[in-house]
Amino acid sequence: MTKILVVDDVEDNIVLLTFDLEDDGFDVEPARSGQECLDKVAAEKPDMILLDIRMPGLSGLETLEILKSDEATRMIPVIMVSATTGDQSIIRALDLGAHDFVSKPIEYPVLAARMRSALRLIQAKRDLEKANKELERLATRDPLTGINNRRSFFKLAEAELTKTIRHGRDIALLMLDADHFKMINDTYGHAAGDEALLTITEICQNACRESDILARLGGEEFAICCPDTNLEGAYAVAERIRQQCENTVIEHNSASFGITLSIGITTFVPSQDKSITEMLQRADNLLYQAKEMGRNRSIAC
Ligand SMILES: Nc1nc2c(ncn2[C@@H]2O[C@H](COP(=O)(O)OP(=O)(O)OP(=O)(O)O)[C@@H](O)[C@H]2O)c(=O)[nH]1
Repeated sequence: MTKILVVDDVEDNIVLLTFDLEDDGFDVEPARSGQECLDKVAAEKPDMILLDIRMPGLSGLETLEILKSDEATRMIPVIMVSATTGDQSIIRALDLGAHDFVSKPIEYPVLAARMRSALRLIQAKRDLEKANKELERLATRDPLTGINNRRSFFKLAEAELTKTIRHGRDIALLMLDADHFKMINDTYGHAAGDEALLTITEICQNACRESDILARLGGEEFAICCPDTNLEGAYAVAERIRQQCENTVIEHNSASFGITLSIGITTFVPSQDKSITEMLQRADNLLYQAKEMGRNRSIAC
């Protein structure tokens, strides 16, 4: 039910408005002052506020200003109720962010139409925000595993590297690649291969700190950027992941199979590294060495 907060210092006005609003199916909450309005909004956000301009104590305009300056309440649509049509404070209220206004005596059908328009606008804004969030998710997440994609990894890891250099701290990079992944796909099918990628993701997530940046760079290749971590610490993370993978049996349909990882690990070398790209290249070379040496191993340098 749409919740409307009616703010007016005159009890009769509240009663009259409540009668019409409830008749229209709205859930009405009264507030007899600006302060009571702010208190009620803080306790539970209404879908809309009908705010009388002239009130003793905190005026309607002052109340509106507070509501619009707070990130948490800024989006609640406010319709101002003014004493007369020529009320100059209406201009100020609209400039402050009020959605609309009505003049007393209130013609309820006009108010109801303005409320519908405000609610439509707020719904459109919410839909747009939701769509933008979804776009952001699609642009930064790997569709299969839900972790960062390559693009997002570079963006986040570069930002972390900049911070690390500024504060003279450690940062490590792990590059992980599933061994003989083509064979898993060829033997058990592509869906089983996908299942294996999800298992690797879960193992990495469990082994990582909240501050680590985990990504699927593409295919069967993953990367982890570990801020505040030296080579020894990063090697320990890599081995934890590698051993956990080695000891995990993946079940898919009636098949069960194992998966191993080769991992290259490196830390920031100030004389060589200008960006994450150089570090990733070094980790990739170490990963290649791990493959050459027989796979299912971690090499740190
Ligand atoms: N199931 C599945 N397979 C994928 C996906 N992306 C890439 N692949 C497969 O991953 C395989 C990678 O094979 P290769 O690059 O030859 O590497 P590999 O077989 O793991 O061999 P090594 O890395 O040398 O141990 C290919 O068969 C790709 O088709 C995916 O999203 N899902």
